Amino acid sequence: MPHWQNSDERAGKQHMKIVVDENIPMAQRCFGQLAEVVAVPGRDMDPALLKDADALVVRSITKVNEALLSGSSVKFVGTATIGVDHIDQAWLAANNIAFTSAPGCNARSVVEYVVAALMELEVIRDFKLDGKSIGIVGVGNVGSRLRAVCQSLGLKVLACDPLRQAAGETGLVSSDEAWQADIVTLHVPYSMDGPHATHHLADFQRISDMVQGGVLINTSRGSVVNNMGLSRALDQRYDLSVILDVWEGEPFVNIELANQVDIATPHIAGYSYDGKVRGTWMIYQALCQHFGVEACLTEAELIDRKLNLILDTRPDQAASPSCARDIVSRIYDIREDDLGLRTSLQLSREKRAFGFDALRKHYRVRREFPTVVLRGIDYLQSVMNESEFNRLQALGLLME
Ligand SMILES: NC(=O)C1=CN([C@@H]2O[C@H](COP(=O)(O)OP(=O)(O)OC[C@H]3O[C@@H](n4cnc5c(N)ncnc54)[C@H](O)[C@@H]3O)[C@@H](O)[C@H]2O)C=CC1
Ligand SMILES: O=C(O)C(=O)[C@H](O)COP(=O)(O)O
Repeated sequence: MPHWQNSDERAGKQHMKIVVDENIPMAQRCFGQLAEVVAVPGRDMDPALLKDADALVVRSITKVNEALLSGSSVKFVGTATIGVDHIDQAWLAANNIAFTSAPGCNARSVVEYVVAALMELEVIRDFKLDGKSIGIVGVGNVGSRLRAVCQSLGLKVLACDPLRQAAGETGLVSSDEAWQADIVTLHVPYSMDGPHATHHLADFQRISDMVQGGVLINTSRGSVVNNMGLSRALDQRYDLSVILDVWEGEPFVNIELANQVDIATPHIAGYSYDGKVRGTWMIYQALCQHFGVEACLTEAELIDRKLNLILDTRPDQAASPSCARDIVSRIYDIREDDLGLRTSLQLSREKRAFGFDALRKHYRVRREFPTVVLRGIDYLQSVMNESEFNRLQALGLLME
C-alpha cells in the first residue's frame, strides 16, 4: 500500500479532491494526507462543487442523493455521524459509490447528555432519580451504553427493541411496557417505512398515556416525536417533563414547543469533542482503505492533549461539590446549551436558523467522562453522602 508521507509523494496527491463539511474537526489533518481538501458549509454542498470530486465527507445536515451526486466523479461518501437518514444508500449502491458511516462514534456523548439532563431535572423540577424506572427505546450503540450506566445508577431499566428481540436477544420488554416507565428515552434511527418505522413513534396518544410525572427524552431525530402532538399533549399534562435535543424541521425550532419543554438544546447531544474526532477518524480509516492507502494516524494522535481535563475537588480548590451533579456540570453543563438555544430563539425569524447552526458550529470543547481525571476522591467520599458518591462512581470518570 502506498503510505503518502513525504512531501514529494504528497505533491502527487493533488489529483484527488475530497469535499468535506467545514464542521468536521481534524479534516485537513486526516484527509489532507490523501488529497486536496475543500471544506464548505454542510448546507452549501451543491452538484457543481462535487462534479470533479473523488470523495465527499458530510455530517447530518447534507442530503446525499441523486440530486447532489448525479454526474459527479465521487466514488466514496462518508458521514462522520451515527445517523444515516440523510443518505440515499440505495442510490449510492446502485451507482457503485462506496459508503461508510461512523457507528457508535458519539454514543458515549449522548449517554452523558441523558445523564446530565436527568440530574438537571432534579434541580428544576420536583423530581428524584432514585428508585425510578427508565424505558430505553432502541438498544443499539447508544441505548446499550445507556442501559449499562443506568443500571450502575440503580435505575430499573425497561429496554425495548423489537428488531433485536426478533433476532433472539433476551432481557427486552415490549414497547408498551417500556412506555410505562417513569422516564422514556428514544434511541432509534429515523425511518419512514417498514414494520418498525420510527416516524412519529411518539405521538399525542403515546405521550398522553405516559405515567403521572413521567419524563420524555428525545435525542434521536426530531421527527421520531410528533412535535405538534407533543405540544398538544403538554397543554394537558403539566406533570410531564420533556427534554428535547432534536426538532422536527431543524434548523427551525417550534418556539411554542421549546417554551413548553424543560430542557431544549440545538442537536448537540452527540457533540463531545471525543465523539466528533472519533467520527472523523472512522471515516479516515474507511477512506484510506477504499483508496488503498495505509492509514498512519491513530485516534489517540488526533486528540489534542492540551484539552485534557483534570478536576481537582479538594477543599483548597474550587467550591466544594456536594453531589454528583456538581461534578457533572463542571464537565458538561447542559444549562449552557439550553440557554444558548433559548437565546437564539429570540432572534428575528430569518436569523433563528442561522442561530441554531451557529451554536453547533462554535460548540465548546466538551470532554467525555472517561477521559476526565477527578482528583481528591478521598475528600469527595468524606463530604458526599453515600448515594451521591455511588452515582459519581457510575459515571466512568478516572478517579485519583
Ligand atoms: N442527538 C444527537 O446528537 C445524536 C443522535 N443520534 C441518533 O440516535 C440514533 C440511535 O443511535 P444508535 O444507538 O447509535 O443507533 P443504532 O443503529 O446502533 O441502534 C438503534 C437501535 O434501534 C433499534 N430500533 C429500530 N427501530 C426501532 C423501533 N421502532 N423501536 C425500537 N427500537 C428500534 C434498532 O434495532 C437498533 O438496535 C441514531 O440513528 C441517530 O439518529 C446519534 C448520535 C448523536
Ligand atoms: O451522529 C449523529 O447521528 C448526530 O446526530 C450528530 O451528532 C449530529 O451532528 P451533525 O452531523 O448534525 O453535526
